[in-house]
Amino acid sequence: MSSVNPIQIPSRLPLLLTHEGVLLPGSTMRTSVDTARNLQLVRSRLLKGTSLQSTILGVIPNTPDPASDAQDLPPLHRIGTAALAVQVVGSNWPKPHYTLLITGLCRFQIVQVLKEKPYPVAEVEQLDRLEEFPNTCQSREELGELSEQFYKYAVQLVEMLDMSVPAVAKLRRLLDSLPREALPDILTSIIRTSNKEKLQILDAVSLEERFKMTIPLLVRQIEGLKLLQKTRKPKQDDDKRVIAIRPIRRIAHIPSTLEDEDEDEENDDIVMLEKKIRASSMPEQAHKVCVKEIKRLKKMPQSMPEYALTRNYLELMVELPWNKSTTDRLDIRAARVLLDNDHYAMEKLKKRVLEYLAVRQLKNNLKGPILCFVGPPGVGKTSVGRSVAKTLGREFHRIALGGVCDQSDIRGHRRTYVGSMPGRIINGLKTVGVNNPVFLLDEVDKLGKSLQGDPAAALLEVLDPEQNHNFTDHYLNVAFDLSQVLFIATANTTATIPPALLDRMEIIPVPGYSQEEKLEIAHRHLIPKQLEQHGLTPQQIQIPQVTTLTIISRYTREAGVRSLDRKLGAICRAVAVKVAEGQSKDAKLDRADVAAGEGCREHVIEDTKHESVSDATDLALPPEMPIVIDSHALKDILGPPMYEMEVSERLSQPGVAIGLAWTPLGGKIMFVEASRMDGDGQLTLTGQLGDVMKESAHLAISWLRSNAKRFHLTNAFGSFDLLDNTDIHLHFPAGAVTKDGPSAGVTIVTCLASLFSGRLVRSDVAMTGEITLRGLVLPVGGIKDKVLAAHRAGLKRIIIPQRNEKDLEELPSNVRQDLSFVPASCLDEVLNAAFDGGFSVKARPGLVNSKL
Ligand SMILES: Nc1ncnc2c1ncn2[C@@H]1O[C@H](COP(=O)(O)OP(=O)(O)OP(=O)(O)O)[C@@H](O)[C@H]1O
Repeated sequence: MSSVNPIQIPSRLPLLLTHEGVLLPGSTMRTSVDTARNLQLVRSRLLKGTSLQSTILGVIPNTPDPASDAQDLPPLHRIGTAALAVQVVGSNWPKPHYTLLITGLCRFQIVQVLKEKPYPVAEVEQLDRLEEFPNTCQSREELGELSEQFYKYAVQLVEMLDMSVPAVAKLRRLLDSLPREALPDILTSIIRTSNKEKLQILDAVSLEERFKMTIPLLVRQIEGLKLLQKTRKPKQDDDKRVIAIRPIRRIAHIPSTLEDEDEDEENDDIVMLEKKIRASSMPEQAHKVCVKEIKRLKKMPQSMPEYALTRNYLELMVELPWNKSTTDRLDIRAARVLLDNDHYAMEKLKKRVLEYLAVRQLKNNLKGPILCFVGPPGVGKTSVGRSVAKTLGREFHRIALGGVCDQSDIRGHRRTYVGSMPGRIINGLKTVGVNNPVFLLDEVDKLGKSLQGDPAAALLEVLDPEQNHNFTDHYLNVAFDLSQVLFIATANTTATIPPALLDRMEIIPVPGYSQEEKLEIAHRHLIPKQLEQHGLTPQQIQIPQVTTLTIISRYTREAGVRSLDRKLGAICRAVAVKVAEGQSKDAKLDRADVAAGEGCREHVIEDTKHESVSDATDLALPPEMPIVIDSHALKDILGPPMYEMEVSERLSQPGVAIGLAWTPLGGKIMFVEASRMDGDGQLTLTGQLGDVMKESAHLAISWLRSNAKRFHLTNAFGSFDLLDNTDIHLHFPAGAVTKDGPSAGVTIVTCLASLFSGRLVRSDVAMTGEITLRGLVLPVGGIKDKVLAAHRAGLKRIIIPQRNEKDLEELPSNVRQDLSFVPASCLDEVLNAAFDGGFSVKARPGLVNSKL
C-alpha cells in the first residue's frame, strides 16, 4: 500500500451518541439530534464553529436510548466513526431538534473520556488511515486473495441488477475506482444488513477480518436475489428494472418472510386486476386507458405514492357498471297502486309521475325530461322519488346537494390532486353497481358557489339529455354514458335555482297539505311506521283522531308532515317506556310465582307491590292496554300546546289586517300593522321588506289618498289629505325574516283603510293580491299554499284576485267547503269584503272615531 496525502483526524473529538443506525466509514447517514447532550454539541460545535476541524465529530453507535439516562454518561461503545457533518437542519416541530447529514471518515478508538458535560469529549486514536489507494496491479497483489474474492462477489451482485438504472451503473463504476479496502464498509452500508452486523463490521479493525465478515453477507444477498429472479418470469426486462430500483428491499427476501408473502399477494392482485380489465365490458377508449395504466403500475415501485393512486383508479374503472343494468318493470297499473299505497293525496304529482312512466313504457329509451319536485319541506318529495325507483324496479341513490359549493363534488378532481376522488355521480354509480339507477338530486336549490367553481354549471352537463351520454368526470378522464340514469331533482323553491338549470327540468309543484290530509297521512302512514319503529302494536297504543288533530293544529305549524311525524315519534317513545316497564313488572311477578309456588302467591304480590312503591311511584301497576292518548296524556308527553289561535286577539284594534304569504317552507299568514302620528308626511316601513313590497306600500297610500274623499277617510286632523301633518308607520311582523313580492298590496290597502277609517277589519278574513294605481287587483302565485295556511290558522273568508279563481280547483274539497272565497277584481270589492257591513261611502260608523 502506498499512502498518498493521508487525512489525519484530530486527537480530541466531541462525541455524538447515536442509538439507531451505525455509520460506517465511506457511507453517509441522516440522524436526528434531540437529546440534551447532542443538542449542546450541535449548537456549540457545528453552529458556532467556523473551521473544518469543528465539523468533525466522533460518532459513537449503539448508545442506550439517551432519553432514559439523561444525567450520567452511559457506557460508550469502544469504537466509533469519525464523521464530517455535511448539513445541519433545525426544526421546532414537534419539539426542537436538528437533523444532521454525516459522512463517515474512518474508525477511531476511545482512549479516554476527557469531559462529560455539556457534551462528552474524548481523546481518540485513529484506526484507519484515509489514504488514496492507486488501483495498480501491485496494490491488487498486496490486497491478496481475500480482497480479490470480495471484489468478484461485489461485481456479481451489481451485475445481477439492471445496468440501465443510473444508480446501479454508478455503483459499478465505483467498484473499479474505489480502493478495495474501502469496499467492505461501503457495500455493507448499501446492502440489507442488520445493525448488529454493521456493528460487527465496525468493530473489525483488521482489514482481513473485515473482508472475511463481509463476504458471507454478500453471498447471502446474491442468493436471495437469485431466488427472487427464479420466481419471476425470466424474460421480463421490466421486472429486472423493478428489482434494480428496489434492490435492498428485494435482496433481503430470504425465502418465505412475511414481506415476501405481501409482495406476492400484491403481484397476485395486479394479475387479478389485469384479468378483470380484460374481462370487463368497458368501452374501447376506457379499456385502452386501463391497459396503459396497468403497464405503468407494473413498473412502479410500491413505495411510490402514485402506485396507490393508480391502483385505486384502476379498481374504480373495473368496478364501474359500464354495461350493467337492471331490467325495467313497467306496469302502469301496478305503479299506480304502489304510488297510492305509499302516498296519500298529492294527486297532481302522482298523475304527472304516472304520465312520465307511461311514456317510458311506450318508448323505452326516453330522453329526458328531468322532473323537479318543488315544494315545502316534509311533503314527501324524496319519498315519491324512492317510490318511482321501486315501481320501475331500479336501484335508488340519493345525492344530497345542499351546501355543495365545489364543482369537483359533481365532476371529481383531476388525478394530479393529492387526495383526488371521483365526483358524486360516478361514486353513486359505483355504489349502486348498475348504469340505470334513479338518482335523486336532493335540494338543487341549495347549491352554493365558491372559488372552487359553480357546481350548478357542472350539473348542466349531467342533466342535459343531449350531452350526458358523454359525461366526463375529471378523475376518470374518460366518458361515461349517463343517458340511462333517471334523474329526479327536488327543491324547496325555484327562486334560487340558476335559470339554465331550471330550463333543463320540468317543474312539478308539490304544495303543502290541509289539516284533513295530514290527519289521513298520519293514520295511514306515519302512525303505523312509528309503531313499527318503536316495537309497539295497535293493541298497546291507540291515538284517536281528535288527538292527532290537536297535534296538527296546536303542536305543529308546517306545510309538510315532518314535525307531526316527530311528535308521533315522541308519543311512541313515551308509551314504549310504559309498556316495557309493564312487561318487566309482569316478568318479575311470573318469576316470583314460579319460585314461591302457588301457595304463597299472595304474599309475593304483596312484597312486589311494596318494593315497586318504594322504587318509583309510577311503577305501581302495569298500565292497562291499549294505552289511549287523550288530551291529558298528550299534554303530559308533549307539554303545553305551542301554538294558540291568536288571530282575533291581534285584530282588536284598527290598523291591522291579515295577509297571506308564500315562502319556500309553505304558505303563511302575515299580520300587517299600521299606525299614524304627528309628522310631516313620512312613510316608514319596517320588517325587512324588499323593493317590490316597499313599492306596493307607496301604491297603497297613493290610491287611498286619491280615494280618501270617496270613502270619507281622514287623518287625525279631519283632513282628506291623509299625510297632512301625519307620519305613517307600516310594520310586517316576524321582522327578522326578509319579505318581498307584490301580493301584499291588497292587505296594505285594507290595513291603512282600517287605520284611517278607525274601523276593525273582520277577524276571520285573510287576503292576497297585487294592486295597481288604478285600484285593480292582479293575480298572484302560490294560492293553494296560502289558502291552506289560512285554513290551518282557522280563518274563514279569503279574498283572492278574481283571475286566481281557477287555482281553487286544486284545493281539497273539505277545505273549499270550510272557507268562503271572495274573488275581487278591484280594491272596492276587497274593502267591502274585509269589513263587516262593507266599506261603502255610506258605511261611516268609524268616521266618528277617526275624527276624535
Ligand atoms: N303524502 C304522503 N303520504 C305518506 N307519507 C308521506 C306523505 N308525505 C310525506 N310523507 C312522509 O313524510 C316524511 C318526510 O317526507 P320527505 O323526506 O320525502 O320530504 P321532502 O319533501 O323530501 O322534504 P325535504 O324537502 O325536507 O327533503 C317521509 O317519512 C314520508 O314518508
